[in-house]
Amino acid sequence: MIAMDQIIREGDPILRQKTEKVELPASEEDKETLSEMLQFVKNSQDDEMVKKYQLRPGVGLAAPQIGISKRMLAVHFTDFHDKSYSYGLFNPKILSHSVEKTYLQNGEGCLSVDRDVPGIVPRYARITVKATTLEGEEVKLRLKGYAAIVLQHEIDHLDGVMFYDHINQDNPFQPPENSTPAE
Ligand SMILES: Cc1nc(NNC(=O)[C@H](CC2CCCC2)CN(O)CO)c(F)c(N2CCN3CCOC[C@@H]3C2)n1
Ligand code: NI
Repeated sequence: MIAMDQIIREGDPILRQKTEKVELPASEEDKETLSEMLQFVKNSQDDEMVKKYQLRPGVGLAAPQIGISKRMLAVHFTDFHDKSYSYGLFNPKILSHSVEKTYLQNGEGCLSVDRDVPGIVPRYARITVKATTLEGEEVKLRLKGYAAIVLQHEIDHLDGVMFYDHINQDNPFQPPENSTPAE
């Protein structure tokens, strides 16, 4: 079971590395790892588990955050329109994105960042992601709003990008051009 002491914190160079693609079909080892990542995210949303293992709540986790420099991520969340997403994804790739941007009004946090970094994190409002799921099926996900934000945060980790890299240093709370908040 993945616990907080296994989460790599900022400062570790692995968080700034570009990850390697996963050989498909995925090995049993990579499938086991991705399954544990998904279970960690689910556990982090369960009050009992949070209390028992002092977990920080999360809606996603990327492999570099547990010290594995591979292109795989797990997400588990319900968006503002009550649409639920629960995926382990291998080799996710953003095929296209909108010009319009969106953002979480309260900014973003990261399980690998043990400090508050205030500010708006501009994200594409709509993205199309191609990936292979934990179950081995190729999917094309058309995401918008909150779901688009979560996937962009996780895919950034696979390219060594942290959420605060996107914050406008001159005016962190200035909404980006051509953007609307994710409601
Ligand atoms: C938005 C949010 N971010 C939480 N934390 N940060 C994370 O998930 C980081 C990834 C998210 C940061 C912004 C976009 C992606 C983890 N990251 O570093 C992985 O790369 C939350 F915990 C959270 N929710 C709301 C839903 N709630 C349902 C019930 O259970 C608790 C849960 C809490 N929403
Ligand atoms: Ni993160």
